[in-house]
Amino acid sequence: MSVKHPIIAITGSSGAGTSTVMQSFQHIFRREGLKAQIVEGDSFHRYDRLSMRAEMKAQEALGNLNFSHFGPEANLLGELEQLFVDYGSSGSGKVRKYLHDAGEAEPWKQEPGTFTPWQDIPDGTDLMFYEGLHGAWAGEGINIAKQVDLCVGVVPTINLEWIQKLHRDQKMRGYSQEAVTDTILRRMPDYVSHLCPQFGRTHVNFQRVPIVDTSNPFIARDIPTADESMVVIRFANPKGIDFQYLLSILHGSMMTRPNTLVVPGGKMGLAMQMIFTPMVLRLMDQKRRA
Ligand SMILES: Nc1ncnc2c1ncn2[C@@H]1O[C@H](COP(=O)(O)OP(=O)(O)OP(=O)(O)O)[C@@H](O)[C@H]1O
Ligand SMILES: O=C(CO)[C@H](O)[C@H](O)COP(=O)(O)O
Repeated sequence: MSVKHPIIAITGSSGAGTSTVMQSFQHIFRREGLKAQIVEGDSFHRYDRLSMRAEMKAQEALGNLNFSHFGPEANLLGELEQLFVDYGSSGSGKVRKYLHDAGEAEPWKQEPGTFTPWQDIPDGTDLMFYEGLHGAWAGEGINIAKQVDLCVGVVPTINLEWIQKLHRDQKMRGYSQEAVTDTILRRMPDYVSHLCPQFGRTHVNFQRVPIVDTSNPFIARDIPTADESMVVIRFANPKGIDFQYLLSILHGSMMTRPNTLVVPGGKMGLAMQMIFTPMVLRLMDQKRRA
């Protein structure tokens, strides 16, 4: 946690929609004239694509069939914690990108599945914004969650999450349905041990719930649309949240628990902006006064 150099983290599984949620935050940053340093969680994978495949094979030979990007062994989580500590104390640190596909790799003249070189964070950023798998991770003497000033979980119900991943990985990243299914299965133990616990450490969770039948996510032709879903928004600490105002402005919304607001899927972006703009402005106000 740092008043001078605040950190916001969006954490969620692969395909949950963290990149999509990041766009809502980028609207807030643009509108408020804030310079945010983006940190992509995938850039803290330990291995590039080919080395990861080799490591998975090596682990399989040792009897571990579940070595995955969700677990701490496949990521540089100590280094990620250190980046958060460094940024929190001085506004500096080093970042890089993981190039998922040909489109992302082309400007760097690199192969997909590789990392760009580490680069210094430029001076003068207002805040750091992390988006990835481990924004609220803690364990093995590392506590990433503790370094974050505003931590948001993005967690669709699991069938919807799988549909989103199956569609994105096949349409945009060129994987077969079988390859994505294998990845989902291999990652399951790490999902339970390393992703689920994070959502008990976040400040706010967004859970998109489909209101159409997603019983068999492996045959779903389309991702349920905004109109075919509701979003459950749960605040760890509801003190200071103006629910009356949110209910009046977000048509069709309701409270289901004292700390839980439910909004129609189409209002998710608006809800994010209504909820997070005052929180971001508060962080900036505290920064200015520090
Ligand atoms: N609210 C939403 N409504 C409809 N589709 C969505 C929504 N959120 C995400 N999606 C779709 O789900 C897919 C995965 O979303 P996204 O790329 O944001 O996931 P991610 O969590 O960033 O994944 P990764 O970490 O693996 O990159 C995309 O095709 C995206 O368009
Ligand atoms: O989305 C992911 C994690 O968030 C990817 O699965 C991960 O970044 C590795 O991707 P690939 O195996 O396609 O290189």
